[in-house]
Amino acid sequence: MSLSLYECLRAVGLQRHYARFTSVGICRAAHLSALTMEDYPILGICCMEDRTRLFNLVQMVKALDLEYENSEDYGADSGDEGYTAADSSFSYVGGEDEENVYNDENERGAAENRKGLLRKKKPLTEISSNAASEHTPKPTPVYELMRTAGYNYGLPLTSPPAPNKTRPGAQRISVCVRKRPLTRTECKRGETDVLTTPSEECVIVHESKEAVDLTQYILKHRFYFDQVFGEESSNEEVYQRTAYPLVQHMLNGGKATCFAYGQTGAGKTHTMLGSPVRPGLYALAVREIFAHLSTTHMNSPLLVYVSFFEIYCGQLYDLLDHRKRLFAREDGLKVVHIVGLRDVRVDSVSSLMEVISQGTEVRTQGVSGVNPLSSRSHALLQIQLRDANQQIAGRMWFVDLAGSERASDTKEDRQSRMEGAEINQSLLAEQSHTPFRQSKLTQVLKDSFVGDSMTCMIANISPGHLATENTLNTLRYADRVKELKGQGGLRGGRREKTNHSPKRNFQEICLQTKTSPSCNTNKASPGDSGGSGDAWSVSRDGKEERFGQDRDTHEKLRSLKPAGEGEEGVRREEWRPAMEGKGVGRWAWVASTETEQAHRITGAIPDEAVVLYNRHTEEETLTVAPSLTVLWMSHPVSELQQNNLSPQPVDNQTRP
Ligand SMILES: Nc1ncnc2c1ncn2[C@@H]1O[C@H](COP(=O)(O)OP(=O)(O)OP(=O)(O)O)[C@@H](O)[C@H]1O
Repeated sequence: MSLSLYECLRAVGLQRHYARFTSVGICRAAHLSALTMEDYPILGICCMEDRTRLFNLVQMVKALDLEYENSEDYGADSGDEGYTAADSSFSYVGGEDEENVYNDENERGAAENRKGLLRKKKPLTEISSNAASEHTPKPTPVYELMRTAGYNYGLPLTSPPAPNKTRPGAQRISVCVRKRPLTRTECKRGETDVLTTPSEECVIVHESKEAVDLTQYILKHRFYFDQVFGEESSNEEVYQRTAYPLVQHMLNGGKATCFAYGQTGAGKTHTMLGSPVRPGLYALAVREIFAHLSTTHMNSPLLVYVSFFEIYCGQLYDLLDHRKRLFAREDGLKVVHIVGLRDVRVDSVSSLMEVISQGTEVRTQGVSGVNPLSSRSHALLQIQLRDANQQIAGRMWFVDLAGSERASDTKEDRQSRMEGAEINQSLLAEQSHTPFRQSKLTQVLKDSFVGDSMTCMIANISPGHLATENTLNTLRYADRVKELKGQGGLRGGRREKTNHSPKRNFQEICLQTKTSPSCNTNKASPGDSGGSGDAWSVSRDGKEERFGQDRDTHEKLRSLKPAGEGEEGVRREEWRPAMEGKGVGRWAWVASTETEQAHRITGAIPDEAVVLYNRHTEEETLTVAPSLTVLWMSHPVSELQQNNLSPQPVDNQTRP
């Protein structure tokens, strides 16, 4: 009995899908070789077990085709005579009666004449037995990606915030995350919720992954923020822990900015604007402001003004003045003014909401891949307190950013792509830790990032599994913003001064391990290791760790000098050649340094490097990126393992 599509499918236990295969034009076994994994769902092959079976089958068919092609060289293309259906190696024993399977005689003939299949060396029963071994369902393995503290090149942190941390609102920069519930449409689509919020500061993304051998596993990404709001959190609750302290700051004469960031449909507008029944931060803030003003007796009562405009494709439009084009200009003191911006005095929450709803109606909207009513612009609401002389006595910005989704999610038209580019430029123009440096958004908000201003970013995330990638991007971005907290970021891009000379030698920065009462690292240089020529060793508290690594490469790294004053440290390009041919992607670096220097160094190390640095004993950090091993470390492995920082599981986690 010769092979057919049906038999192939049946051999791997997928015969129930036969009709589906034929309905999409896959009528012969040989057609299977053209299938890719993207086709599997179309064929109704969804569960992991079936996917594995089909994958094995496709590989087998491909291999057979290959054999056939090779055989042509030997003159095998002389007809089908030599490859009869009686060729025992191709037979499928115990199959159904062929007649029941093939209604179409031509099809059968075609299948039988398929030389590649007929020249098969392995019986299909082998596939069958492979498939049988797959029968016992295995639990999906779960791995957790290790994270770091400190600057980590865009990777999120593992370490929970310090226990004595101040309340998010009391910080000058706070980064919060809000998860929304699954929408009805998502539920109908059968989407699963991939986010859990085990504590008020932690969110975990359970990313479903598929390894190269098609086994499925879950990769857990754990992130810590100043505040994490679960789906059950109300706007009121979010307000209390995000905008409320900013409003208090404003009422004391300060400047504050509250951003909502995230993928389209993640809940930014819901958070900022809300609805009549669930007022958002705008309304709650203004309610607070009026409540405060009504209870505070001043000689000259303060007045509340609002302005509302959008930044769309790099242009400013007044949402309270028929979308009049606006221009941001800097005066001689480098203060940015938005020329012609209309501000409206409001005297109650309802008048403010009326003004906002007028503005929202004219805001640029489009249909994003995710949200049919997607805001395609950044909306900036400014609330100002002014005294009777029109002097500003407090100012607050609410920024509802346009969706941060990947370009591939947006419509393919040029307009959307331009918007996407501008949005990304605005949000990610933060090279050198100077956020929003190049964009109109930066320019407009520049004033809000300097001095004693307070900033709160709310990263909105969608729970559905289809949004996992965007959700991770949002969280990684938020994580980077969080890193700015420790280095004078969001302060006009100027970093806080340290006592270190920027001209300090790179060797000094990287190779000298800081000692502390509990950490006496004696040797940090491979040259000083005292071990064999190939090993680097570091001793600490009498214990010595050796790592058989490449001294030559390290010497090259040592010879790199830090960039001069004002530059960003050793540049990435300088690392690349040094690592060339030395297994790039599997390197680690130790730096013992103050925060700023650590940032300079880690910022210069390629993404794929593993970095371990210890600013302080308690703050040993390990930055892990996929497919890496640690090259050199300053602390005993056992200790790292105790702290769950062992480099060993890295490969296991990322490549189970
Ligand atoms: N916390 C929440 N609770 C209940 N529903 C929510 C929540 N957040 C968002 N939603 C709902 O999800 C949908 C999308 O939310 P929203 O319009 O706020 O997204 P968005 O991030 O502003 O999108 P875009 O950037 O495209 O404008 C809305 O129907 C909204 O009511």
